[in-house]
Amino acid sequence: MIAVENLVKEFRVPERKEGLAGSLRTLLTRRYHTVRAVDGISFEIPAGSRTAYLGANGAGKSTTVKMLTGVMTPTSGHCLVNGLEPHRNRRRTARRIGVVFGQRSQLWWDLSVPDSFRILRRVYDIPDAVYQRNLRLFQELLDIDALGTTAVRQLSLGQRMRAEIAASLLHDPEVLFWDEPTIGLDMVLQEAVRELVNRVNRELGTTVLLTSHDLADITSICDTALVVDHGRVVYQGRIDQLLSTAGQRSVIFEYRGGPSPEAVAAKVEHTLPGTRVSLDGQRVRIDHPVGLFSSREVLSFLLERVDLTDCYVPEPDLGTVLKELYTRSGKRDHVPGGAA
Ligand SMILES: Nc1ncnc2c1ncn2[C@@H]1O[C@H](COP(=O)(O)OP(=O)(O)OP(=O)(O)O)[C@@H](O)[C@H]1O
Repeated sequence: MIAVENLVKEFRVPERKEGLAGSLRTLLTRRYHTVRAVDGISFEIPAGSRTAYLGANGAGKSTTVKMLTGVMTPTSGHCLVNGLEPHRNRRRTARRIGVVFGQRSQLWWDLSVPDSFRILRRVYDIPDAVYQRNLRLFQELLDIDALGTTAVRQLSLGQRMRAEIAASLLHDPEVLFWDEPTIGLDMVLQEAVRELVNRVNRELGTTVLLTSHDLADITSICDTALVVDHGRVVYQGRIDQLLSTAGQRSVIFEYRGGPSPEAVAAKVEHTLPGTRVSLDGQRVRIDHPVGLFSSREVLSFLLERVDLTDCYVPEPDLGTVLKELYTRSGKRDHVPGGAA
Protein backbone atom coordinates (compact mmCIF):
# COMPACT_ATOMS: atom_id res chain seq x y z
CA MET A 1 0.00 0.00 0.00
CA ILE A 2 1.09 3.57 -0.68
CA ALA A 3 0.07 6.17 1.90
CA VAL A 4 0.78 9.84 1.39
CA GLU A 5 -0.10 12.50 3.92
CA ASN A 6 0.25 16.23 3.47
CA LEU A 7 3.24 15.76 1.22
CA VAL A 8 5.01 18.95 0.16
CA LYS A 9 8.01 19.54 -2.08
CA GLU A 10 9.40 23.00 -2.63
CA PHE A 11 12.29 24.04 -4.82
CA ARG A 12 14.36 27.19 -4.39
CA VAL A 13 14.79 28.61 -7.87
CA PRO A 14 17.05 31.58 -8.75
CA GLU A 15 15.09 34.52 -10.20
CA ARG A 16 16.24 35.08 -13.76
CA LYS A 17 16.24 38.37 -15.58
CA GLU A 18 16.14 38.51 -19.36
CA GLY A 19 19.04 39.51 -21.66
CA LEU A 20 22.79 39.55 -21.11
CA ALA A 21 22.71 42.34 -18.52
CA GLY A 22 19.87 40.51 -16.79
CA SER A 23 21.90 37.28 -16.69
CA LEU A 24 24.81 39.13 -15.09
CA ARG A 25 22.49 40.73 -12.55
CA THR A 26 21.01 37.24 -11.81
CA LEU A 27 24.51 35.97 -11.05
CA LEU A 28 25.37 38.95 -8.85
CA THR A 29 22.18 39.47 -6.87
CA ARG A 30 21.24 35.77 -6.42
CA ARG A 31 17.61 36.26 -5.52
CA TYR A 32 15.50 33.17 -5.14
CA HIS A 33 11.83 32.32 -5.19
CA THR A 34 10.11 29.16 -4.06
CA VAL A 35 8.29 26.78 -6.40
CA ARG A 36 5.79 24.53 -4.60
CA ALA A 37 5.80 21.54 -6.99
CA VAL A 38 3.76 19.36 -4.62
CA ASP A 39 1.38 21.30 -2.43
CA GLY A 40 0.23 19.19 0.51
CA ILE A 41 -1.20 16.12 -1.19
CA SER A 42 -2.75 13.17 0.64
CA PHE A 43 -3.93 9.87 -0.82
CA GLU A 44 -3.91 6.13 -0.27
CA ILE A 45 -3.35 3.52 -2.95
CA PRO A 46 -4.38 -0.01 -1.92
CA ALA A 47 -2.04 -2.96 -2.52
CA GLY A 48 -2.69 -4.71 -5.81
CA SER A 49 -4.50 -1.77 -7.44
CA ARG A 50 -3.75 -0.17 -10.82
CA THR A 51 -3.76 3.60 -10.57
CA ALA A 52 -3.04 6.20 -13.25
CA TYR A 53 -1.30 9.26 -11.84
CA LEU A 54 -2.47 12.04 -14.14
CA GLY A 55 -2.05 15.77 -14.57
CA ALA A 56 -1.04 18.39 -17.09
CA ASN A 57 2.64 19.19 -17.72
CA GLY A 58 4.22 20.59 -14.58
CA ALA A 59 1.38 19.42 -12.31
CA GLY A 60 3.79 17.71 -9.90
CA LYS A 61 3.59 14.04 -10.94
CA SER A 62 7.31 13.31 -11.41
CA THR A 63 8.18 15.15 -8.21
CA THR A 64 5.72 12.97 -6.27
CA VAL A 65 7.07 9.80 -7.85
CA LYS A 66 10.64 10.86 -7.05
CA MET A 67 9.64 11.16 -3.37
CA LEU A 68 7.80 7.82 -3.47
CA THR A 69 10.85 6.08 -4.89
CA GLY A 70 13.26 7.66 -2.41
CA VAL A 71 15.15 9.73 -4.97
CA MET A 72 13.95 12.99 -3.42
CA THR A 73 13.37 14.05 0.20
CA PRO A 74 10.04 15.74 0.95
CA THR A 75 10.07 19.30 2.27
CA SER A 76 7.35 18.23 4.73
CA GLY A 77 4.68 15.57 5.14
CA HIS A 78 4.98 11.82 4.92
CA CYS A 79 4.89 9.02 2.42
CA LEU A 80 4.99 5.30 3.07
CA VAL A 81 5.49 2.62 0.44
CA ASN A 82 4.60 -0.77 1.86
CA GLY A 83 5.38 0.50 5.33
CA LEU A 84 8.74 2.11 4.50
CA GLU A 85 9.59 5.79 4.25
CA PRO A 86 11.41 5.69 0.89
CA HIS A 87 14.01 8.46 1.39
CA ARG A 88 15.05 7.03 4.77
CA ASN A 89 15.17 3.42 3.51
CA ARG A 90 16.44 3.74 -0.02
CA ARG A 91 18.03 0.29 -0.29
CA ARG A 92 15.17 -1.63 1.29
CA THR A 93 12.66 0.34 -0.77
CA ALA A 94 14.60 -0.35 -3.99
CA ARG A 95 14.28 -4.11 -3.45
CA ARG A 96 10.53 -3.84 -3.20
CA ILE A 97 9.78 -1.46 -6.06
CA GLY A 98 10.27 -1.51 -9.83
CA VAL A 99 10.85 1.78 -11.61
CA VAL A 100 10.74 2.97 -15.21
CA PHE A 101 11.42 6.64 -15.17
CA GLY A 102 12.11 8.95 -18.12
CA GLN A 103 15.79 9.51 -18.68
CA ARG A 104 16.93 7.53 -15.63
CA SER A 105 18.19 4.08 -16.51
CA GLN A 106 18.68 1.08 -14.27
CA LEU A 107 20.89 -0.59 -16.87
CA TRP A 108 24.66 -0.33 -17.34
CA TRP A 109 25.22 1.61 -20.56
CA ASP A 110 28.46 -0.11 -21.55
CA LEU A 111 27.11 -3.60 -20.91
CA SER A 112 24.66 -5.71 -22.86
CA VAL A 113 21.12 -6.31 -21.58
CA PRO A 114 21.87 -9.93 -20.46
CA ASP A 115 24.95 -8.71 -18.53
CA SER A 116 22.92 -5.91 -16.89
CA PHE A 117 20.29 -8.46 -15.90
CA ARG A 118 22.94 -10.76 -14.39
CA ILE A 119 24.16 -7.86 -12.22
CA LEU A 120 20.61 -6.94 -11.18
CA ARG A 121 20.02 -10.57 -10.29
CA ARG A 122 22.91 -10.38 -7.80
CA VAL A 123 21.98 -6.91 -6.51
CA TYR A 124 18.44 -8.04 -5.76
CA ASP A 125 19.43 -11.58 -4.79
CA ILE A 126 16.77 -13.02 -7.11
CA PRO A 127 16.07 -16.77 -6.66
CA ASP A 128 16.89 -18.84 -9.74
CA ALA A 129 13.28 -19.98 -10.29
CA VAL A 130 12.00 -16.37 -10.24
CA TYR A 131 14.78 -15.15 -12.54
CA GLN A 132 14.21 -17.93 -15.10
CA ARG A 133 10.41 -17.53 -14.97
CA ASN A 134 10.71 -13.79 -15.60
CA LEU A 135 13.21 -14.22 -18.45
CA ARG A 136 10.73 -16.60 -20.13
CA LEU A 137 7.93 -14.05 -19.67
CA PHE A 138 10.08 -11.23 -21.13
CA GLN A 139 10.99 -13.42 -24.08
CA GLU A 140 7.35 -14.35 -24.70
CA LEU A 141 6.04 -10.78 -24.59
CA LEU A 142 9.01 -8.47 -25.27
CA ASP A 143 11.22 -10.69 -27.43
CA ILE A 144 14.03 -9.70 -25.11
CA ASP A 145 16.58 -12.18 -26.55
CA ALA A 146 16.47 -10.25 -29.84
CA LEU A 147 18.37 -7.40 -28.13
CA GLY A 148 21.39 -9.74 -28.16
CA THR A 149 24.74 -8.61 -26.82
CA THR A 150 24.59 -5.01 -28.06
CA ALA A 151 25.70 -2.46 -25.46
CA VAL A 152 22.73 -0.64 -23.92
CA ARG A 153 24.04 2.74 -25.17
CA GLN A 154 23.70 1.47 -28.77
CA LEU A 155 20.08 0.38 -28.48
CA SER A 156 17.25 2.39 -30.03
CA LEU A 157 14.81 4.13 -27.68
CA GLY A 158 12.21 1.39 -28.17
CA GLN A 159 14.76 -1.40 -27.64
CA ARG A 160 16.02 0.27 -24.46
CA MET A 161 12.46 0.74 -23.15
CA ARG A 162 11.85 -3.01 -23.58
CA ALA A 163 14.97 -3.68 -21.50
CA GLU A 164 14.01 -1.04 -18.89
CA ILE A 165 10.53 -2.52 -18.52
CA ALA A 166 11.92 -6.02 -18.11
CA ALA A 167 14.56 -4.79 -15.62
CA SER A 168 11.87 -3.10 -13.51
CA LEU A 169 10.06 -6.46 -13.18
CA LEU A 170 13.03 -8.79 -12.84
CA HIS A 171 12.91 -9.05 -9.01
CA ASP A 172 9.10 -9.45 -8.66
CA PRO A 173 8.65 -6.00 -7.06
CA GLU A 174 5.61 -5.35 -4.88
CA VAL A 175 5.02 -1.90 -6.36
CA LEU A 176 5.66 -0.64 -9.89
CA PHE A 177 6.26 3.02 -10.64
CA TRP A 178 6.13 3.39 -14.40
CA ASP A 179 6.53 6.76 -16.10
CA GLU A 180 5.53 6.78 -19.81
CA PRO A 181 6.50 3.11 -20.24
CA THR A 182 5.44 2.74 -23.89
CA ILE A 183 7.34 5.74 -25.24
CA GLY A 184 9.21 4.78 -28.42
CA LEU A 185 7.47 1.39 -28.75
CA ASP A 186 5.59 0.27 -31.86
CA MET A 187 1.92 -0.68 -31.56
CA VAL A 188 2.55 -4.41 -31.18
CA LEU A 189 5.00 -3.84 -28.34
CA GLN A 190 2.74 -1.26 -26.69
CA GLU A 191 0.05 -3.94 -26.52
CA ALA A 192 2.59 -6.48 -25.21
CA VAL A 193 3.69 -4.12 -22.43
CA ARG A 194 0.07 -3.56 -21.40
CA GLU A 195 -0.51 -7.31 -21.34
CA LEU A 196 2.69 -7.81 -19.34
CA VAL A 197 1.78 -5.38 -16.59
CA ASN A 198 -1.78 -6.65 -16.38
CA ARG A 199 -0.53 -10.23 -16.12
CA VAL A 200 1.97 -9.36 -13.37
CA ASN A 201 -0.74 -7.44 -11.49
CA ARG A 202 -3.18 -10.35 -11.77
CA GLU A 203 -0.78 -13.17 -10.95
CA LEU A 204 1.48 -11.54 -8.34
CA GLY A 205 -0.82 -8.81 -6.97
CA THR A 206 1.71 -6.11 -7.94
CA THR A 207 0.56 -2.56 -7.19
CA VAL A 208 0.84 -0.32 -10.27
CA LEU A 209 1.22 3.46 -10.30
CA LEU A 210 1.38 4.59 -13.90
CA THR A 211 2.27 8.12 -14.94
CA SER A 212 1.32 8.64 -18.54
CA HIS A 213 -0.12 11.02 -21.10
CA ASP A 214 -1.02 8.05 -23.33
CA LEU A 215 -4.78 7.51 -23.03
CA ALA A 216 -4.60 3.96 -24.40
CA ASP A 217 -2.03 3.02 -21.72
CA ILE A 218 -4.18 4.57 -19.03
CA THR A 219 -7.46 2.93 -20.00
CA SER A 220 -6.02 -0.49 -20.77
CA ILE A 221 -3.88 -0.75 -17.64
CA CYS A 222 -5.64 1.25 -14.89
CA ASP A 223 -9.08 1.26 -13.33
CA THR A 224 -8.42 4.10 -10.89
CA ALA A 225 -7.17 7.63 -11.45
CA LEU A 226 -5.41 10.09 -9.21
CA VAL A 227 -5.39 13.49 -10.86
CA VAL A 228 -3.18 16.36 -9.70
CA ASP A 229 -3.20 19.97 -10.72
CA HIS A 230 -0.84 22.67 -9.47
CA GLY A 231 0.54 20.20 -6.92
CA ARG A 232 -2.88 19.31 -5.46
CA VAL A 233 -5.11 16.27 -5.80
CA VAL A 234 -8.24 17.21 -7.74
CA TYR A 235 -9.69 13.75 -8.30
CA GLN A 236 -9.20 10.29 -6.88
CA GLY A 237 -11.58 7.53 -7.85
CA ARG A 238 -12.55 5.05 -10.52
CA ILE A 239 -11.89 6.02 -14.14
CA ASP A 240 -15.46 5.08 -15.17
CA GLN A 241 -16.78 7.48 -12.52
CA LEU A 242 -14.44 10.17 -13.79
CA LEU A 243 -15.83 9.61 -17.30
CA SER A 244 -19.36 10.04 -15.97
CA THR A 245 -18.46 13.59 -14.88
CA ALA A 246 -18.11 14.58 -18.57
CA GLY A 247 -19.73 17.96 -19.10
CA GLN A 248 -20.26 17.26 -22.79
CA ARG A 249 -21.84 14.23 -24.50
CA SER A 250 -22.44 13.43 -28.16
CA VAL A 251 -25.06 11.79 -30.34
CA ILE A 252 -23.99 10.59 -33.79
CA PHE A 253 -26.56 9.53 -36.39
CA GLU A 254 -27.42 8.92 -40.03
CA TYR A 255 -30.86 9.22 -41.59
CA ARG A 256 -32.59 8.80 -44.92
CA GLY A 257 -34.73 11.15 -47.01
CA GLY A 258 -36.05 14.41 -45.60
CA PRO A 259 -34.07 17.66 -45.15
CA SER A 260 -30.40 18.07 -46.07
CA PRO A 261 -27.78 17.53 -43.30
CA GLU A 262 -27.15 21.31 -43.32
CA ALA A 263 -30.84 21.99 -42.72
CA VAL A 264 -30.93 19.39 -39.91
CA ALA A 265 -27.86 21.00 -38.34
CA ALA A 266 -29.43 24.47 -38.46
CA LYS A 267 -32.67 23.16 -36.95
CA VAL A 268 -30.85 21.36 -34.11
CA GLU A 269 -28.72 24.39 -33.21
CA HIS A 270 -31.76 26.64 -33.31
CA THR A 271 -34.09 24.40 -31.28
CA LEU A 272 -31.49 23.06 -28.84
CA PRO A 273 -29.35 26.15 -28.12
CA GLY A 274 -25.90 25.36 -26.72
CA THR A 275 -25.44 22.28 -28.93
CA ARG A 276 -22.74 22.11 -31.63
CA VAL A 277 -23.36 20.18 -34.82
CA SER A 278 -20.69 18.85 -37.20
CA LEU A 279 -21.24 17.06 -40.49
CA ASP A 280 -19.34 14.24 -42.15
CA GLY A 281 -21.24 13.51 -45.39
CA GLN A 282 -24.59 12.02 -44.34
CA ARG A 283 -23.33 11.46 -40.79
CA VAL A 284 -24.30 14.13 -38.25
CA ARG A 285 -22.70 14.64 -34.84
CA ILE A 286 -24.39 16.64 -32.10
CA ASP A 287 -22.25 17.68 -29.12
CA HIS A 288 -24.39 18.85 -26.24
CA PRO A 289 -23.58 20.07 -22.72
CA VAL A 290 -25.13 17.60 -20.25
CA GLY A 291 -26.26 20.47 -18.04
CA LEU A 292 -28.58 21.67 -20.82
CA PHE A 293 -29.88 18.51 -22.52
CA SER A 294 -29.64 14.79 -21.85
CA SER A 295 -28.79 12.37 -24.69
CA ARG A 296 -32.35 11.08 -24.33
CA GLU A 297 -33.78 14.57 -25.06
CA VAL A 298 -31.56 14.96 -28.10
CA LEU A 299 -32.61 11.51 -29.33
CA SER A 300 -36.34 12.16 -28.92
CA PHE A 301 -35.91 15.43 -30.79
CA LEU A 302 -34.32 13.53 -33.67
CA LEU A 303 -36.86 10.68 -33.69
CA GLU A 304 -39.65 13.21 -34.18
CA ARG A 305 -37.98 14.92 -37.13
CA VAL A 306 -35.83 12.51 -39.18
CA ASP A 307 -35.97 8.88 -40.30
CA LEU A 308 -32.92 7.51 -38.40
CA THR A 309 -31.02 4.64 -40.03
CA ASP A 310 -28.12 4.50 -37.55
CA CYS A 311 -27.50 6.18 -34.24
CA TYR A 312 -25.11 5.83 -31.30
CA VAL A 313 -24.01 7.68 -28.18
CA PRO A 314 -20.22 7.27 -27.80
CA GLU A 315 -18.58 6.92 -24.39
CA PRO A 316 -17.12 10.24 -23.26
CA ASP A 317 -13.40 10.16 -23.97
CA LEU A 318 -10.89 10.45 -21.17
CA GLY A 319 -8.86 13.17 -22.91
CA THR A 320 -11.84 15.51 -23.07
CA VAL A 321 -12.88 14.77 -19.48
CA LEU A 322 -9.35 15.46 -18.22
CA LYS A 323 -9.23 18.72 -20.14
CA GLU A 324 -12.53 19.73 -18.50
CA LEU A 325 -11.17 18.71 -15.10
CA TYR A 326 -7.97 20.75 -15.49
CA THR A 327 -10.01 23.77 -16.56
CA ARG A 328 -12.41 23.40 -13.63
CA SER A 329 -9.68 22.86 -11.06
CA GLY A 330 -7.76 25.82 -12.49
CA LYS A 331 -10.80 27.85 -11.44
CA ARG A 332 -10.77 25.95 -8.11
CA ASP A 333 -14.30 24.64 -8.65
CA HIS A 334 -15.58 21.59 -6.81
CA VAL A 335 -15.01 18.36 -8.72
CA PRO A 336 -17.76 15.76 -8.27
CA GLY A 337 -16.35 12.68 -6.56
CA GLY A 338 -13.03 14.47 -6.21
CA ALA A 339 -10.80 14.49 -3.18
CA ALA A 340 -9.95 18.17 -3.34
N1 LIG B 1 14.58 20.32 -9.64
C1 LIG B 1 13.68 21.27 -9.80
N2 LIG B 1 13.97 22.56 -9.54
C2 LIG B 1 13.06 23.54 -9.68
N3 LIG B 1 11.78 23.33 -10.09
C3 LIG B 1 11.43 22.08 -10.36
C4 LIG B 1 12.34 20.97 -10.24
N4 LIG B 1 11.69 19.84 -10.58
C5 LIG B 1 10.43 20.21 -10.90
N5 LIG B 1 10.28 21.54 -10.77
C6 LIG B 1 9.04 22.31 -11.00
O1 LIG B 1 8.00 21.69 -10.26
C7 LIG B 1 6.78 21.68 -11.00
C8 LIG B 1 6.29 20.23 -11.14
O2 LIG B 1 7.19 19.53 -11.97
P1 LIG B 1 7.04 17.96 -12.27
O3 LIG B 1 8.23 17.54 -13.06
O4 LIG B 1 6.76 17.23 -11.01
O5 LIG B 1 5.73 17.96 -13.19
P2 LIG B 1 5.05 16.77 -14.00
O6 LIG B 1 3.62 16.74 -13.57
O7 LIG B 1 5.83 15.51 -13.86
O8 LIG B 1 5.12 17.31 -15.49
P3 LIG B 1 5.32 16.52 -16.91
O9 LIG B 1 4.00 15.91 -17.27
O10 LIG B 1 5.69 17.63 -17.83
O11 LIG B 1 6.42 15.52 -16.74
C9 LIG B 1 7.08 22.36 -12.32
O12 LIG B 1 6.69 23.71 -12.21
C10 LIG B 1 8.60 22.24 -12.45
O13 LIG B 1 9.12 23.32 -13.20
